[in-house]
Amino acid sequence: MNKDQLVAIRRDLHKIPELGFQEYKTQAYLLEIIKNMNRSNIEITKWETGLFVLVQGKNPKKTIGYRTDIDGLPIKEETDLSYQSEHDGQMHACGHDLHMTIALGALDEISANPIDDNVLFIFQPAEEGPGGAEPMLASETFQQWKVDNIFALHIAPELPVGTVSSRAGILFANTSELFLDFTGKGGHAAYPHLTKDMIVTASSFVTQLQQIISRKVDPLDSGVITIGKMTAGTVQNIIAETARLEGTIRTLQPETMSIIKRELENMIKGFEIAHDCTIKVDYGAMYYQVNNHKECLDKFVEAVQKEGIQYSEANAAMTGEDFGYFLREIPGFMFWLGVDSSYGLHHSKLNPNEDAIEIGIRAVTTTMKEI
Ligand SMILES: CC(=O)N[C@@H](CCC[C@H](N)C(=O)O)C(=O)O
Repeated sequence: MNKDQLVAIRRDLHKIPELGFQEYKTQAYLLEIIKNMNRSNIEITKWETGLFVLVQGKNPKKTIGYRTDIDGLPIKEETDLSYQSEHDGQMHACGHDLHMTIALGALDEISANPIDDNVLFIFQPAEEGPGGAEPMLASETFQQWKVDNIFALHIAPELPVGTVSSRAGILFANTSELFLDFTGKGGHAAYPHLTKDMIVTASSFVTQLQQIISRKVDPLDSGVITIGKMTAGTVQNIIAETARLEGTIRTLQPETMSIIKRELENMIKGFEIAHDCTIKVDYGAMYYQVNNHKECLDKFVEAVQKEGIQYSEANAAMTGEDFGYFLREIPGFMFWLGVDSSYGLHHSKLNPNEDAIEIGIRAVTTTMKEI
């Protein structure tokens, strides 16, 4: 595939972002591109809204896995690009359109010029939630291939094109979603003393939550609690009977996640008494940390540097990635790919530089040969 074809694919995919486990158009589009490659050494298996694509090696001693995520986010796009999202309120704001294009480019290259080993391309749904990696990994289809090593990439808006970055050990955090439902007694805005105001209760809960991080987590360790959405109330003169908070918890150590949840549950008990209300907690989807295998990463660094791609050591980040589940079972790694965008991940104006597609394909295919 040449650069123009790859850019066209990326733009087609950018137009059709779909949320986790609803990636029907995306799956159909990927299938069409892969079938049009017309290669006899490719075996395609559908899995939910994702795909497994095995490329038979010339003289296989092992199987290398390469994973891309395929879902979009519930964000209204605010770029002025000619190929904007056609799905209102949904956007590829985390680069999965680039990730898929790079995987397709690498698949085209590796199936045209097979390496000795088998390569399993994994097109995984629902990375942003509720998580496709864990069930995909557990599926009989995946287990039959006995993948020996596995890797994946993620775009990095803050890094220049032509560069990649990673680190041995923990790269991404443990995550847990957080949903809190508050219920008390609503009523007339003029009679607060006769009600239990859930807007005041939930607001106070949000500010006190941060004290779990500042007072209960060891300052030499790290944790994040972010509330990204708060919903409450009906009109300006009714005291709200319910409120809902939606957020996420991030930690570098799995044990710290347990500490935060224990403290959160204690806080809930205290709030229920103090504010005469009930608070239901739901942890939604949880992702295991991305823990990079040093030997695999060393081979990657050597391979990309030989290609003239600049490598730098990354810091651990509080982003989450369900690719961590693959790495818990199979030695491998994840790396950042520089795409030089002035707007970051999960931003409605994210605009990665498409020149990074070719760098990504080279980094991926050269690693497949060396790992
Ligand atoms: C790379 C990236 O941005 N990943 C997401 C993963 C989300 C996990 C889950 N839905 C949560 O919010 O906890 C991230 O937000 O880091």
